[in-house]
Amino acid sequence: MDAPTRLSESIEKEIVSTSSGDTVTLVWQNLTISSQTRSSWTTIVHNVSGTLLPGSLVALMGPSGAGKSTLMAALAHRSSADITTTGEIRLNGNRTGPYMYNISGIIYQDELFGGELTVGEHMHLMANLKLGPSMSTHRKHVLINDLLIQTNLLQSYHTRIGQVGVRKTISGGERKRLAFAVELLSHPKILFCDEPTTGLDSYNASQVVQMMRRLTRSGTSVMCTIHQPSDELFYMFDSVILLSNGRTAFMGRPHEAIRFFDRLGVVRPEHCTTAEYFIGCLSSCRNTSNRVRPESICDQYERSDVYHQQKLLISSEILLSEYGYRSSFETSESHLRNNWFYTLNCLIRRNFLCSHRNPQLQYMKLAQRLVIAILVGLCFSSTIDLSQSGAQAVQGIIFLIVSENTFLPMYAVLSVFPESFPLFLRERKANLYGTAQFYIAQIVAMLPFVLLESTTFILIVYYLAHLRPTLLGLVCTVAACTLVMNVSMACGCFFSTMFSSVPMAMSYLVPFDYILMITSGIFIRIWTIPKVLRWMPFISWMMFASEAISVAQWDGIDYLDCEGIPDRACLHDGDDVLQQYSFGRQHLPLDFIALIVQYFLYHGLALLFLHKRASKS
Ligand SMILES: Nc1ncnc2c1ncn2[C@@H]1O[C@H](COP(=O)(O)OP(=O)(O)OP(=O)(O)O)[C@@H](O)[C@H]1O
Repeated sequence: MDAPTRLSESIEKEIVSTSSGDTVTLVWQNLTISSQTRSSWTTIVHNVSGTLLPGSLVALMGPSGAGKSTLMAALAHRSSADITTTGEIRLNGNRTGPYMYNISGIIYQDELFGGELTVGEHMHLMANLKLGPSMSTHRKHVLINDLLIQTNLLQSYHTRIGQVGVRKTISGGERKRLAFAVELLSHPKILFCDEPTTGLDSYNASQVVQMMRRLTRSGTSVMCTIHQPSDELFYMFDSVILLSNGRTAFMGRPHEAIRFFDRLGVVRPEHCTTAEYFIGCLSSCRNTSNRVRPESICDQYERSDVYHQQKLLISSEILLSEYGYRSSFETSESHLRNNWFYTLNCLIRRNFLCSHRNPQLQYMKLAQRLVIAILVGLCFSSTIDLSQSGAQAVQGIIFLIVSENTFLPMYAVLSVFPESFPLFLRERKANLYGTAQFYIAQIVAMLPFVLLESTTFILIVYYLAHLRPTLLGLVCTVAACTLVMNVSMACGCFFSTMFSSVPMAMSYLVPFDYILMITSGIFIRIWTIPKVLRWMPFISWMMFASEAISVAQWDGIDYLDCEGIPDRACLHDGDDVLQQYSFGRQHLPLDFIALIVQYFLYHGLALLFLHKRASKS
């Protein structure tokens, strides 16, 4: 078959009609996509070419594992870090780059939302993140209302989104439509949708395809992967791309596809839809009854007229854009993100909303702390006095206070980052915010409750146990406890960002607990630790906190009762008690400085690990 040397009339018309205005044309040529594992490369998509014309609705179809999602992610410039692409992808002649986040939207197969928010709150948050402060609140409100009407979601404005499998509130169809509404906020010129109809009944699936069809009328191009649509839906697409084992088996109009397959001599089974017929032909395992193997279909496509027309179309598009017939747009990365603090503020508000929506858990934690505080306080209420056993009781309660403010908060935050990582990764990839904004917003949102918890706990224990009734004693103890709780949370965040799952983080945190306890200063004198392990106290805040609180309790106490105890074994005053534990009152400022340094150190490391993990994903 000779290759055509000029474009068919219909394609020429298409090019002319789209060669002006604020539209975009996406072309990809000789595209090969590979993934890198530890030792080898696997090619997922082999040397494919194609076009996505303005205002067209394109279906990307093929058997499972054919490479549809991989190809779509590459076209949308959203491939994961282990994916390498060779070949060309051009948008109006420009090589694609991070600017694609501004120009295109993507709807993933599994939508991720902050499930505690309502539909309206989620839309407002995303409008703020995507559109920034330059658009007025009123205009955003009008736009959101308009989009919710278009996606038939206005009645769900105040309904909580919920989480699939946890507390589902809006339906699967509504979740898909919400994902559409969010992407439409920024008027994308191209919308990529990964299996938008999967899991929906035929009515909802049809609604989604109709919605995509309506979108194309305003010039937006839509490409979606779709599994076995009904014939009614299939013919709603302008063009279909069929993939088989990473190769293009066909690209063109639906009726051309039927003609192409019929000419191959494939037997079409009765009672099967057109899409089922194609997928059956392209599945290696399912087309044994047919004479034509999937590889042969791809070979025949590459020799077909339709293929050569496509190749000409791609070359013409590249030429048109090079001669300036395609509108240009902002491709620099500098203009992609909003004001740093504005975005941070949006994220903090989202986190506050989410945590306040579920106050039961917070109240439970507070109640648990109150019970422990009352129990500890009452147990020690008649033990603290200026005697030898009183000194032992004070050091005992200091250990309990420090431990209580260490282990609970440290373990409580372990799940924070593994749980929020998928949503963070997706929103970060969409360039809505950076790692630091996300991390800081998480910490700030936790802060008020943490402060309330630690202060309430220490005040109750302090009062009930009759610890030293001086302002310095109280202030130092409250300040040290608050810092301990914050450092513990920072360390928990560090472990939480270092590992991808809570059990993994937990298995490394347990041995770390022993370092904390051994170096707390209560069980062993620090200077007796072997030289090779002398670094241990420097990563343990329990020692610094115990020393600070001990100094606050014993500084200036010049008498302790030694009745019935040999003079050598007796602690005569506060200094003796401090010496007994190798503590020194001159260390007090250093203790606080060390706690503050550790706070920033653990948070800094956590941020670094989170950034590294996100960049690698
Ligand atoms: N990052 C990756 N690393 C390694 N292999 C990958 C990666 N992404 C995809 N693959 C592999 O590439 C192949 C194609 O995957 P892809 O998700 O693109 O298929 P698909 O056609 O969208 O399938 P489905 O219809 O089932 O979603 C699969 O075998 C998959 O395991």
